[in-house]
Amino acid sequence: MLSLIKEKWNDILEQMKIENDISEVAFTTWVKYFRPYKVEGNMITISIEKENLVLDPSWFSKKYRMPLIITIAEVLETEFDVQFIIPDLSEKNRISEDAEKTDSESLINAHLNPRYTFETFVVGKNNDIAHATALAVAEDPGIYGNPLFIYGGAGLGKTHLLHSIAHYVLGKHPDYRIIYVTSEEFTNELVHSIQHKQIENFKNKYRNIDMLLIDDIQFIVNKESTQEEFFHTFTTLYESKKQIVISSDKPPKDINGLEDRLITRFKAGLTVDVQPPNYETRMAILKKRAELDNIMVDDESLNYIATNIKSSIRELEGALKQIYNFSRLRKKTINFDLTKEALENIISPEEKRPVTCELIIDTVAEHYNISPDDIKSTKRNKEIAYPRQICMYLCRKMTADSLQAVGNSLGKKDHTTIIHGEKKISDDLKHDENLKNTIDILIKKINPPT
Ligand SMILES: Nc1ncnc2c1ncn2[C@@H]1O[C@H](COP(=O)(O)OP(=O)(O)OP(=O)(O)O)[C@@H](O)[C@H]1O
Repeated sequence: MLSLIKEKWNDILEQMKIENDISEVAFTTWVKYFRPYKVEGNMITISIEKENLVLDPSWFSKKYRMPLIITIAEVLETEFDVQFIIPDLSEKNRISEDAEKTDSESLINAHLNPRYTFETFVVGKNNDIAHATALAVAEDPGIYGNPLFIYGGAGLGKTHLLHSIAHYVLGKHPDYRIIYVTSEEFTNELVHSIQHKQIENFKNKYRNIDMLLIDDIQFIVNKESTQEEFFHTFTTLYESKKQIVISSDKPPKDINGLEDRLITRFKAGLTVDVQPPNYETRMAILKKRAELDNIMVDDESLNYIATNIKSSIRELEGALKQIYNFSRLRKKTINFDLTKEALENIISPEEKRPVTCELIIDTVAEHYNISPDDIKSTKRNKEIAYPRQICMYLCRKMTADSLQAVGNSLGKKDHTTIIHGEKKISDDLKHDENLKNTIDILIKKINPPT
């Protein structure tokens, strides 16, 4: 039986693709790697023979089991069930989780979330430029723009875009050696390799690849050895025209504690941002998520979530999971009443977060990687004095507080200091495009758009 299945296998995959409208990207990224491995009774075991990628068989099962069962029945006129296995997965996992990572290549291409692809990424005004640029970079790695720097607030899709680029490139070039890593993991690995005298392995691993995607670069601030090593990794890859993609919560120039030579190099490529989504995009994201997870949910409930959760897509998805879980436990279908009850602790619709000087100070401090106490202090160095003046400007613009009240919030500053700070930023805004951009971002962080 196995040989018959093998003989018909390409027809089966092609037919499944057509009947189920499977996109070319999904087909070349995943489906073409499906191979019939063995047949026992009516169970066909399918091995996903894609090198160097750690994936979850249950994801494939959810997405492709039914279409395959139906197509196999159509082509072979016999009913089979199917299950997926990933060869060597256990071996790879064991190595990657092993504290003694001696095989430095074992992590190549690991950690990619199969759900984070361009196909599942919903495009709206908030992220269209980031999406189009990421796709163009994935089409022409190392050529279109290098490095690509993606920044934006928490849970707005940066990691999703990084993984999408990797999947897309691997779909076209399965032999490419791609590393996706967070800057924290990069740091930990570096420390580990120094401790275990394996620094050469570390260098070889990161400098002999086709593409490096490094997430949340802001975590390497003030870590000198990591920055030093990253700089050399960056330069080696860049000079051999290998694509580097970086994500961060803020634009390069705002990352305090990052060496100038890195900032300059980041700025030399393409920089794009992801913003919080507007209502329509939030609805589209929720609908897509519900469809992918097979959750039946009415529009009124989706509208309730999209109207009340605005700043993070992760939170939008969390709300959907919460109502799904609630409906399963209660054994009820999802409707508006159930949704409201399920989200009682997450959403309090009447309360819009009030904009206060404290909130502004916290947000600005977080943005510049300094502490709120620094802002309220009398320190005069530029890294602190300038964000403090931004606070003065924003407190005057976004709250109704008097000069004296703003001064008090900022550590008992005199009202003339506040007037001076506000004016300085207003004047700078007239000619400084970067500052304008930063102020826009801060305003959105403080008061996410509806
Ligand atoms: N445009 C989008 N379309 C569909 N899903 C999205 C989109 N943007 C984000 N998501 C989803 O929202 C969740 C959070 O996204 P992601 O982890 O990429 O955010 P992030 O910007 O990297 O956050 P952080 O800065 O906290 O790491 C993920 O499940 C992701 O799939």
